[in-house]
Amino acid sequence: MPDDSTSVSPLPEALPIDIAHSLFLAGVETDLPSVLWRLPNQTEVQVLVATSGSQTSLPPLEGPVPGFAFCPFEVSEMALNQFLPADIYYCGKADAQLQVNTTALPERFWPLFQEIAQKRQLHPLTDWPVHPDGQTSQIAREAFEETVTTAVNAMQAGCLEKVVLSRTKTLPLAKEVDILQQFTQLTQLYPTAFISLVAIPGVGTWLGATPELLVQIDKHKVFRTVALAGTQPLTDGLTPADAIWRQKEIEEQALVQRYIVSCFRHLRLREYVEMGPRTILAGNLLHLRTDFSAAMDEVGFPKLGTQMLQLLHPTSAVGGMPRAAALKMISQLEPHQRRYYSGYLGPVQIEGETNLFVNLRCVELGQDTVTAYAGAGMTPDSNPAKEWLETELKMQTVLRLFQDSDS
Ligand SMILES: C=C(O[C@H]1C=CC=C(C(=O)O)[C@@H]1O)C(=O)O
Repeated sequence: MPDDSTSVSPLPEALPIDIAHSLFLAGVETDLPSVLWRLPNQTEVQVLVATSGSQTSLPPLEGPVPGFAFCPFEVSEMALNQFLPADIYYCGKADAQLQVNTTALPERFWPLFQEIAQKRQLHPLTDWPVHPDGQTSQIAREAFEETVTTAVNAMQAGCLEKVVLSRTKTLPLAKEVDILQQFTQLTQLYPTAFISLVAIPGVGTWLGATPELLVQIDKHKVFRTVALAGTQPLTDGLTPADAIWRQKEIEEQALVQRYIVSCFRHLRLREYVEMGPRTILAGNLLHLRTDFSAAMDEVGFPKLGTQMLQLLHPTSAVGGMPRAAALKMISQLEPHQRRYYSGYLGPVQIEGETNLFVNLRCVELGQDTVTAYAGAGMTPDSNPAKEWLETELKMQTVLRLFQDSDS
């Protein structure tokens, strides 16, 4: 955080996790953009409330402005980039201080926060921001499989190599649903995922558990990204080390890998480290992942994170190859707007690090509905029924929590 703007507020006697939840709840209830997140392989839940509202352009990822980015698959009037400045930030661990970089707060905010925190129990939210256009459209199984066939035919005719087609599924939301409880369950179920709950007035509320890193800049200024693709369910008795991959998935992931290498080449950067691919576990699914890294100062690219973000998004893990043809096919074949699904999100220069993830395995909340989004990489060898099943399995990552509480 910048030194000149940080002040510290007294905290109520409450557990760090309850303080984090209470700040988030007080933010949402006073109509402020608010976000809760948990980084992969960490235990602390972090929270940010943007009292100055959200901005539609991102600052450089290398600093100095701290905040949280929430960006769509494709920027449009109905889905703009969102950057939430870290006006209030708290990292939910013992001895952490509450960082308040603002005096412009609704009068109700601190009393409400104190009241919620002192109750030391979850205070269910009954109202959260929803997208102004309401629920996005759904596609029936038959129609989805037809779009896969159309895409496969185009690829077999040589029009493109890969396209990621997605779909949505909407369920009614049980009246007594407690979104913070769902967030907590995701943190417990998926320790290696990036877990997030983003609520922005006029934009919507999204909950997710994504396995895909897009851009990381760590405290030592090391840039990292990954090529993640290829999916198979983790079946009984199988470990990631035993997984056998078909040619289709190997090629699908190799395309993403080559795409990342082409971005480094575009910048004329040769001194990066590439490791993989290896099999990783994401919930109940296995994927192939190649890790890339580069020490930004050593390779002479102090702004590598910002430069690579511009080149990478949308990667062929969510778009396809060649990119322009794939994006055109997505807009022709998908009946829904992706909004923030397959966009990216995460903290920027928080505690000296930037961690952006692709917004996958996520749901968007309506007032009384929950909509899951998921896609699958199509290649000339895709089988429509299998691709439907793959999107179903991906949706279950988060949707299973809502189905349990609904039944
Ligand atoms: C597009 C999604 O996943 C991507 C990431 C990993 C594996 C993928 C695949 O096997 O198709 C996708 O490229 C999604 O989860 O909606």
